[in-house]
Amino acid sequence: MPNVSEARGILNSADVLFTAEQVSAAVERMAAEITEKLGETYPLVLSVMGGAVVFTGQLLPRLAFPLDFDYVHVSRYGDKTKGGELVWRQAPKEDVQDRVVLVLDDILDEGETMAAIRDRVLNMGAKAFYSGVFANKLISKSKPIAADFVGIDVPDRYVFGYGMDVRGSWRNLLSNLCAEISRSVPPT
Ligand SMILES: O=P(O)(O)OC[C@H]1O[C@H](OP(=O)(O)OP(=O)(O)O)[C@H](O)[C@@H]1O
Ligand SMILES: Nc1nc2[nH]cnc2c(=O)[nH]1
Repeated sequence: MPNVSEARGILNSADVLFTAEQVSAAVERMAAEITEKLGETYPLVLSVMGGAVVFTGQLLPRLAFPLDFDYVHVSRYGDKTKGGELVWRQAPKEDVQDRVVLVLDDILDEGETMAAIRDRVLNMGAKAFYSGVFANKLISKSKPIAADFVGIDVPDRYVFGYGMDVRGSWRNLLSNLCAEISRSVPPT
């Protein structure tokens, strides 16, 4: 059951990793890099629900070239802080075929989610696959995929805000963007 005081407590004990200005500058830079690389390709942009909703909403208006937009929905964390089995809630649609596809997500952590999306999109006949993530988590384990476009690198701690939840909450956090849970909160 959602609990207001618990959610406020998590936020109050969190560290702020990046300010709104830093986040905005990172998204601006990504938009320029994506425009440079994909501006003439009329890509199909797929946003990964639900975490990528804020990032996508701020990045898309900065891409001043023709594109198509759709979404996929994949989940493997739920409201936990450790990843589990990947569940497809909305798979890519047939129209990925022969398209340059750019997949946008909030965070690349272990990379399992983005790698699964890449495999599925390419198996369905996409001409090319690119990935853009707002945050790339610096972990010691090797990842099955590296993102083509990255906003910020984050340390190996559970981050939230800017579309990313903590215990299901604070996806809507925009003022102190990308805060991080206190070390005293154990992983679940
Ligand atoms: O690189 P990985 O270790 O696979 O983790 C990254 C994924 O984890 C989060 O999704 P989550 O499963 O929490 O779904 P949600 O966006 O619905 O919260 C996030 O939005 C990414 O899609
Ligand atoms: N909210 C959130 N979701 C994630 N999914 C994978 N890693 C993370 C993380 O650090 N924070």
